[in-house]
Amino acid sequence: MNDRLPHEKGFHVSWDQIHRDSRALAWRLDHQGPLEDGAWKAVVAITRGGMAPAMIVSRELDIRMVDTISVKSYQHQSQSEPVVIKSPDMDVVGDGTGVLIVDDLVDTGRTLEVVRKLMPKAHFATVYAKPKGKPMVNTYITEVSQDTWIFFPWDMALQYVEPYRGKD
Ligand SMILES: O=P(O)(O)OC[C@H]1O[C@H](OP(=O)(O)OP(=O)(O)O)[C@H](O)[C@@H]1O
Ligand code: HPA
Ligand SMILES: [Mg+2]
Repeated sequence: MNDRLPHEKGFHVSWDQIHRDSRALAWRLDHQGPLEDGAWKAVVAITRGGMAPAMIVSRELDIRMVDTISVKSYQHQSQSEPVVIKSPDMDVVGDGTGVLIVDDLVDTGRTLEVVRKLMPKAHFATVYAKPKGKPMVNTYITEVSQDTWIFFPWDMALQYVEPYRGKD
């Protein structure tokens, strides 16, 4: 029986881990684009969580054309209707052909659904994926269960932890 709340089943990701996993994502995407030699035209990071993986992917694949899209949907751990509050340069991204959309994770898939409406031909890549959102993503690295909350290094800090066998 698992009666823990989603955020209590945590998958804690360090900077080192997100760096390795984002590099693995870049490796998977290399030579898969529709341009000459399998190149990609541009990277669009979904802010804010997609920015760190997008920086690593664009560095590995030598993509200099990097833009952002901002979709707001979560307030802490509760979800509301997603809205685009900042779009990329549509003259550059067009219908999304040759564009890599990068995010840290897909959970329900609602964020990617909104972005896909804007750029239907883009390739969607996330570092982590939960089962519900998987159909929305073209490439991902690691799957975690739906009831797992992923904690990213930018939301955490090193702190003291009581030993299993305390003073009393
Ligand atoms: O698949 P979904 O259920 O839509 O959830 C995934 C999205 O939720 C988180 O972003 P959030 O909206 O919390 O904003 P942030 O990136 O600024 O933290 C995460 O970074 C994804 O973008
Ligand atoms: O598991 C998660 N972790 C961090 N942010 C999120 N946004 C949706 N799901 C998650
Ligand atoms: Mg996000």
